[in-house]
Amino acid sequence: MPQVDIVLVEPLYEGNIGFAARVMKNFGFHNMVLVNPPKMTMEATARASHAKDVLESAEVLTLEEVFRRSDLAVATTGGLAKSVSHPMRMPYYSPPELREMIKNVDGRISILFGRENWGLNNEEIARCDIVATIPTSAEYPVMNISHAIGVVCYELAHLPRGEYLLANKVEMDALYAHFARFLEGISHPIEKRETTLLLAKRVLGRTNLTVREASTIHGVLRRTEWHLKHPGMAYEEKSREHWDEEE
Ligand SMILES: C[S@@+](CC[C@H](N)C(=O)[O-])C[C@H]1O[C@@H](n2cnc3c(N)ncnc32)[C@H](O)[C@@H]1O
Repeated sequence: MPQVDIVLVEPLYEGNIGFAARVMKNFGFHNMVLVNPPKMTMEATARASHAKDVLESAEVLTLEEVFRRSDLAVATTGGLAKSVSHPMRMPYYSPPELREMIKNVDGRISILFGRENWGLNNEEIARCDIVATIPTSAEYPVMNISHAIGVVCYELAHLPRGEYLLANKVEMDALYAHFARFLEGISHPIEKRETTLLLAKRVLGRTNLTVREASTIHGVLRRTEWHLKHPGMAYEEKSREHWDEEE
């Protein structure tokens, strides 16, 4: 079963943090991560009620630390209408679709919830592998953060034991860096490179690559690069490096 971390990014109100802890525990989730939280007093504890333990064991991390240790990062947003026209054009998944996507994987999945006043910014969303949104009424789509956490936790409760170990963020970043070098190597038009790279990240990010699959893609890129440099020659096994060991 993957480890699911509920990450509150710069929450403003301690009451919401307390309610979030409570609803997490209602559905069996205990790993709360807080990025730059406000000072907490008795209010958060009162709102957490019998989930004080979730609150007390919450980790305080930077967003960088969250990304670095995650195997998969999921951004949540209620601002679907606003973001759909953004050039990133990331597809959005509902909580049941998210469950389908992650139900067979193992590793650490961080689900990010944004600030009460303006959510997650575009850069934070772009760094995530998957974007999830809860389909709500168009009349008033944005939910209270703790309610949104409740819906996501309800949907992801009792995930089965994951079979596949995901490539982690460090491994995926190495793959994206390799893809960037590859684009350079094939003289991909410089003005299109950033968008192509972003597109590759979006596609590879949401496919939940396993360690072995990421390694195989490295191997294919490496072979192609080698053949471009040495046309007509057989691939030299000794040029293989760490990344395609498992190919
Ligand atoms: C009060 S909302 C932020 C509102 C902000 N004005 C915006 O447009 O993003 C706080 C957080 O709750 C979560 N949230 C609210 N409504 C949601 C929805 N319909 N689907 C998924 N997450 C939602 C998101 O993580 C959001 O960043």
